[in-house]
Amino acid sequence: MAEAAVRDIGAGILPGFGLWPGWLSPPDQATLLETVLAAIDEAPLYQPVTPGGRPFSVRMTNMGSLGWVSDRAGYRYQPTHPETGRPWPAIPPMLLALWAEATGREDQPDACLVNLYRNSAKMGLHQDRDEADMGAPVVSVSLGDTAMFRIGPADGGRTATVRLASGDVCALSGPARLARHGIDRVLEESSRLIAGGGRINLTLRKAA
Ligand SMILES: O=C(O)CCC(=O)C(=O)O
Ligand SMILES: [Fe+2]
Repeated sequence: MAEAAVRDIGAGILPGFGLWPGWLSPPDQATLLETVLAAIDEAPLYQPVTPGGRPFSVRMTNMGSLGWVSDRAGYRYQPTHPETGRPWPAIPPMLLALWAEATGREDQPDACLVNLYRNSAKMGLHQDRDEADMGAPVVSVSLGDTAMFRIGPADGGRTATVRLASGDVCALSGPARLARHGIDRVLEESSRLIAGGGRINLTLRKAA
């Protein structure tokens, strides 16, 4: 897990933004990936649609007592997988420990969204605002290919681009909790962690 040498360089980009490049060592990335792939076996990745009916370019699943879903009825958190009807697999202890270390909080996230970016998938600029308590931070872990992450203040204004590489951790909290952010593109073949290529992003949140 995090070594003392892993420094937060996020606040220089946007107040309240946490960015810890290289938080997870390559062996820890491989261990976490194994765990996530086992969860995906239980709760298969699927392609959600926007409330307007457009398919997302990322594929998604979740871990935790609640999972974020999108369909014609809107965005929401729900306790079951929309296709299998089964509860989501548990959030692995390694991610609960990472949440505690990154946030300094004693509570636990109840939702972990799993996004898989392949075949030029991206994610438009948005705010994370489907959580009941938007005071709690959002913590995200990157695995696999490097992403070009765009982030800017909640109320508009200039955005900055940050590279998120495998093992990097970032957080949106305080004044950055409602920052606008998105993934412009993923740099193909920039990592060999994931067989078949691509990027997996894990987003820990307190949904309820
Ligand atoms: O893939 C990422 O790094 C960001 C994902 C994201 O913003 C989200 O799922 O809300
Ligand atoms: Fe987001």
